[in-house]
Amino acid sequence: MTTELRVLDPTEWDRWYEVLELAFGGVAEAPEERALWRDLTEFDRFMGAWDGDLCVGTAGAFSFRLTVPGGASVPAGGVTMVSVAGTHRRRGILTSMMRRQLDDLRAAGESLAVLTASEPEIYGRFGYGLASFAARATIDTTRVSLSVPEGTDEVSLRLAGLEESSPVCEEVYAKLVPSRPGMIARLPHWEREPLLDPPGDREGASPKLCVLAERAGEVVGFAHYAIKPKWSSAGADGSVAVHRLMGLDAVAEAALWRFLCSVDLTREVRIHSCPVDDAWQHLVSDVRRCAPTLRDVLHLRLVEVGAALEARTYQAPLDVVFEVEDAFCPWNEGRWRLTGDAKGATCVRTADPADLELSVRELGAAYLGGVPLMSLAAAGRVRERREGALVEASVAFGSPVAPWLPHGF
Ligand SMILES: CC(=O)SCCNC(=O)CCNC(=O)[C@H](O)C(C)(C)COP(=O)(O)OP(=O)(O)OC[C@H]1O[C@@H](n2cnc3c(N)ncnc32)[C@H](O)[C@@H]1OP(=O)(O)O
Repeated sequence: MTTELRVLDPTEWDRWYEVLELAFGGVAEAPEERALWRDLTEFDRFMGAWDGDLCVGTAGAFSFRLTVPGGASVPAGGVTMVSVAGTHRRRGILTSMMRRQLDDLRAAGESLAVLTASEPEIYGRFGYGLASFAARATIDTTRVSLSVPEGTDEVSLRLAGLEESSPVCEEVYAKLVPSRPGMIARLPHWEREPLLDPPGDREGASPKLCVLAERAGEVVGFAHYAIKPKWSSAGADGSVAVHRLMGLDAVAEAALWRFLCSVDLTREVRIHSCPVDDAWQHLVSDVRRCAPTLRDVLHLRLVEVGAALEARTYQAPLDVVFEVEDAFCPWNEGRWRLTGDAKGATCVRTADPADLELSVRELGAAYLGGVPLMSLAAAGRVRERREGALVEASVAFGSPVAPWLPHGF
């Protein structure tokens, strides 16, 4: 069998998308969701694998700009809609699409590739490292109280229609994108993503609702949430599902959390995804009772090691030589000297001896500052060859704000 990889033609999209849907279990998406994915498709960056007339593989890349430590917005290929037909699996079609895609990203001058994985195990072999996490939690509001900062009463809250409030919510979102590594600036049509029905347990729940936080007439935050009423013999037993909560300052966020934790006839607040350093953990009286758990979010690959390491800044001055292994993209292999600080960095080829040995996957994991190189070294995935280099690099790669992305793609 030979398969041919080619750029997706708009006339082929429906057939192509059906292959993807089937690979994910064959459940048809809501029409508005399907329409959004079609509008988001950048045809010249999406490909199909064809066995004769039969589409047997799908993959694409969005032209994202990703916030990196230091606040720069760096071009990054957003790898998406990857699938291989069940009849053609484990014959190397995914590998051939990853090959083509990374070569294309390199040719386009994108030094980073990112993805959210259906299964984290798939992408390490192609050099992706797990770079950011999200927290989930359930606040038992019958047992846990909230202590909010001074000034919270000065924030007023207003319920608003989801669509009607979308522009102001998008303004808040856009203001927050540069402040957290791992966030992605909106491309056209992405503003429709928050309007989609939330994934997960929707049965019996209200439609998605929006509450705006305002100060002096300005919108300073919003929450998208749904209420799921429930009654037991003991009375009201409902829950609030928080799909997104974003505030421009601590007080705006606290006002939104206080509102959600006091919705009548509910006894818990389910947080679907928030940064691992999210402030609610310090507002609640008993974080253990909220049972926070972690989930992987962004998997990141350095397409061009030198350019990628120069695109971010570093928490502390560093001068370190990395010996990089990269079997899938061998142009990255070898020794690189990275010097930098909070203002900028240079990363060039060197013949000097290595201070740290690692693969491109570990560099990807550490890149956004959410995974310490020391933690990877503790797992044997980074090897120190100059004493002190590991601490130096681990501190410098850190970020004061945990990386996070509120949505998959
Ligand atoms: C960014 C995104 O879009 S994530 C979405 C990914 N897509 C899905 O999960 C949909 C369902 N799954 C699929 O469509 C397919 O099984 C794919 C795309 C995951 C794999 O496609 P294939 O063409 O079978 O992969 P391919 O044959 O190139 O496999 C390459 C290697 O990865 C391994 N591999 C492939 N899929 C998986 C997996 N799900 N888990 C672990 N290892 C895997 C293979 O065993 C093979 O290993 P080897 O090189 O040691 O032999």
